[in-house]
Amino acid sequence: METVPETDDMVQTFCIGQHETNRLVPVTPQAVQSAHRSNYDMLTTPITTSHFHSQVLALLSSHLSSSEIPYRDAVGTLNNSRNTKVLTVPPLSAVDTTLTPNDLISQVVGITSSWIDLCSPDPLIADVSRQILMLEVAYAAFCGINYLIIPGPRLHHGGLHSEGLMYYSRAVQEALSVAPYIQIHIWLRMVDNPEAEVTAMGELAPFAREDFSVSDNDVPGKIDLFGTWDAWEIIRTTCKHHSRLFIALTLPKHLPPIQVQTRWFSEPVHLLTIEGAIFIKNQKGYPVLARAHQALISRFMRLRTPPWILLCDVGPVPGLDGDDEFHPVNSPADSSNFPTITQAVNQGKKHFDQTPHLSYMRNLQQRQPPRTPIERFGTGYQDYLQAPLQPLTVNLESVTYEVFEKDPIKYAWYERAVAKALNDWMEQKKPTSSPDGKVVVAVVGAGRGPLVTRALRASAETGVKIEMWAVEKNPNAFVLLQRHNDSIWNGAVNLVKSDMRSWKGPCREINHSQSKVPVGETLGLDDALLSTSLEPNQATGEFKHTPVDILISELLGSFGDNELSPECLDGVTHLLNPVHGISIPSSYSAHLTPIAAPKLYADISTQSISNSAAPETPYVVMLHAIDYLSTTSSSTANPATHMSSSIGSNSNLDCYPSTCFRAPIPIVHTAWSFSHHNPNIPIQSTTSSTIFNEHNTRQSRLTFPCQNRGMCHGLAGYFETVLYDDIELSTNPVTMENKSDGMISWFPIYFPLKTPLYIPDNGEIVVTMFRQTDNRKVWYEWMVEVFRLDRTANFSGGGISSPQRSTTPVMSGARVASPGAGKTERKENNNGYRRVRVAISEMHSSIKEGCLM
Ligand SMILES: C[S@@+](CC[C@H](N)C(=O)[O-])C[C@H]1O[C@@H](n2cnc3c(N)ncnc32)[C@H](O)[C@@H]1O
Repeated sequence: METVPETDDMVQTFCIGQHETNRLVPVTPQAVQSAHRSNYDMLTTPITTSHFHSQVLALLSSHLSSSEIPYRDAVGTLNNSRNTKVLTVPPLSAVDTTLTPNDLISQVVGITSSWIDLCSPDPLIADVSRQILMLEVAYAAFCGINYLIIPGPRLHHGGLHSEGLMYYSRAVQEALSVAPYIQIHIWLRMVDNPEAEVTAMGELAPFAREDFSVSDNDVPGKIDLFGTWDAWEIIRTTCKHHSRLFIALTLPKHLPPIQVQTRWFSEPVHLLTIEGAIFIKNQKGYPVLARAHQALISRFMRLRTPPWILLCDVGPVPGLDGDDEFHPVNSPADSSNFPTITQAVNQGKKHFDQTPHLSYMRNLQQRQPPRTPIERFGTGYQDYLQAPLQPLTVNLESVTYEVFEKDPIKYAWYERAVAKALNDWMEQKKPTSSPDGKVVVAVVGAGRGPLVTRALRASAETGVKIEMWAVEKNPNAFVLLQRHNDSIWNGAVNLVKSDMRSWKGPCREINHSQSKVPVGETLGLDDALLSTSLEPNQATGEFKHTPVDILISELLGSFGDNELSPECLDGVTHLLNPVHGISIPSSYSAHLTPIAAPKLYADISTQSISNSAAPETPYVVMLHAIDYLSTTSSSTANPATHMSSSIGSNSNLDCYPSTCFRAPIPIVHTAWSFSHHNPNIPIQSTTSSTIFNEHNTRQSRLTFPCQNRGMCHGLAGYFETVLYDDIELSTNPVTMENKSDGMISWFPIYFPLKTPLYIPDNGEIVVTMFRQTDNRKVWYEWMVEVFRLDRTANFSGGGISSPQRSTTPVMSGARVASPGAGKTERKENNNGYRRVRVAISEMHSSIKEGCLM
């Protein structure tokens, strides 16, 4: 059971800027004001002028013409002191830039020159480019620019691919240190398409000397869906997940497969750039976006930090570029009723929308679906790491219970479960444990009593009379139970202040058969006190403890058993009616799937500077900016199911056609389960304080196929529980919608990896997970192995075209446990694929897990 605060709904305003590839007029404060009047929030500006560009080109040309042709020295290197003549780019002068510090500079986004080539395989070009970048970054920082966009790396140079990426990454790292307050955005395409890397006039790339760009492999590059993501991964790794490093992502005209889109959702995309050319025309001739683009934008806008939008080359800002007249549009919200072109022409210039793309985006903003209750509930908590609760050892505060009690599903489902169990009890004519025929019901761990209220309600609904007991060890919550018994329950509840593991069960007087009232507990006496003060044959009469017919508990954590429900219920199960007793819940299971969670990784890395245990701690977290690494090929029917892993289902989205988003379904495997009652509980010693808990250890080994390459930062954990019969609760993204849609009590649990592991295309992740105990406490251990699946050369079997053949754990081939990190191990599968181990994590251990005492 975890907790989050409730927050009010918020209207998400899009922050929209305007960008021109060849901006001719300087971005002055007046220009920014014009942009504001037109309803733009910001403008981009180049840092340097075309004059500077020409100067560099002239300098470079003359340098190259006076340089020797590079030649290899005796040891075969091309880049050494004998064949490299340094070219130093001179500092900027007034004619090289139009940028000046001013009051409105905070609303200006600087763009560094796109004609440089930081990735050039020619070290001279890469170095000149680096110098230019540093000059621009330093000057932008001096002027007070807060946000910079650096055009992404050029990945293709003839037959060479990604060769200079390290130069690029190193330059970005340097830029981050040159400008200590600037947020840097790397401008990336969603996929790597070599044909999109066109070379414009004046670019430095063609200056690369042939000697450096020759490759043995001159095969033209192909579209690589994860190519730009790969480049980003290298850049941010080089920059050590720097907190000021973000992505500006270009929306392409044709969106890539959903797996590529979801990957970008998990990354720090702080700017979405939309070119005028990707707009289509509606029937009235106005620019609009295709539904797929609308859905993608809507999805991005629901992230904790929604990206800003940059409209690129959609026409000038009115009032700029010599067009001094500003003609406001009636209202952006009215823009769905765009006039036809003829109407617009007839209405004259005064009513002509000078910024139709912007009007459309403002209109799209108004049409965003309202936040669901779950989204509102979790606002501000997306990707926020919380320590799991330990209600056994720590007494919860009232406000924590209050948050639990807001769940619209959990308590209703418990009520249904109790009602069904009561009905079955009566229909099956089972004998009760109470002499007066009432079904004896106990809520153990009653908190402030919501399950007691629900059980009483279930009894009233079904007409099945119950004898109600409530056990709680939190002395503060117990005060409220007493108060509720007086004010709400009419004294109908027998209250016991005790750890359930030492409760002896309902206590009744046996000497006075006419007495129908169970004794003592309504006074709220401590059970330990009761059991000593109400011994048989005392003056008050003879007493005995009798069984419970229905035992209700809610001791579940985000991973099911992590709040020690098994251990607590073990201590009370012996009280259950041995023949007919019912435990609600009757069972629960823990579930896992590997995820990419770069934001969580960065947060935990920061925390680990002051807390070495940070990367070995499981966290409760509303997973949001994550990507499932192992998915089935089909997509969900519900557009929001991907999000629902973290924020619950989002059926509201169905009403908004523009938000159709079919996310891949994650493969989530069951790690283990617990059932109550459990016949294997050992009898605990009465003379020793040691608790025998071996029967509650678990271990499991789960295999997850991964079609696309990615980075595994950790494991997302969920639970499912069967309350009674077919009434179930689930946080598992695959089943939650069917089992308990709208439940908000639990966020997923996250088991981090200290060092993220790279997953190759056609890879497999194998997770080994333990639930351990030393009879005083319980903890988890987890490790991750990564395999590459290679098709075996001599495989002649037919029918298997992809290694994504199975979602069940693959146990074939006797893999040897942990031969050591980095050591490659090959095992043949019987289906034509060889598993090659490519990476292995260390064994992580949640050393601070729950104490049993
Ligand atoms: C997650 S809260 C649930 C409270 C309430 N039943 C509800 O659903 O809102 C778990 C409750 O169980 C209590 N609890 C945990 N372990 C217990 C134990 N061993 N004996 C008695 N109460 C326990 C905690 O103090 C807490 O009030």
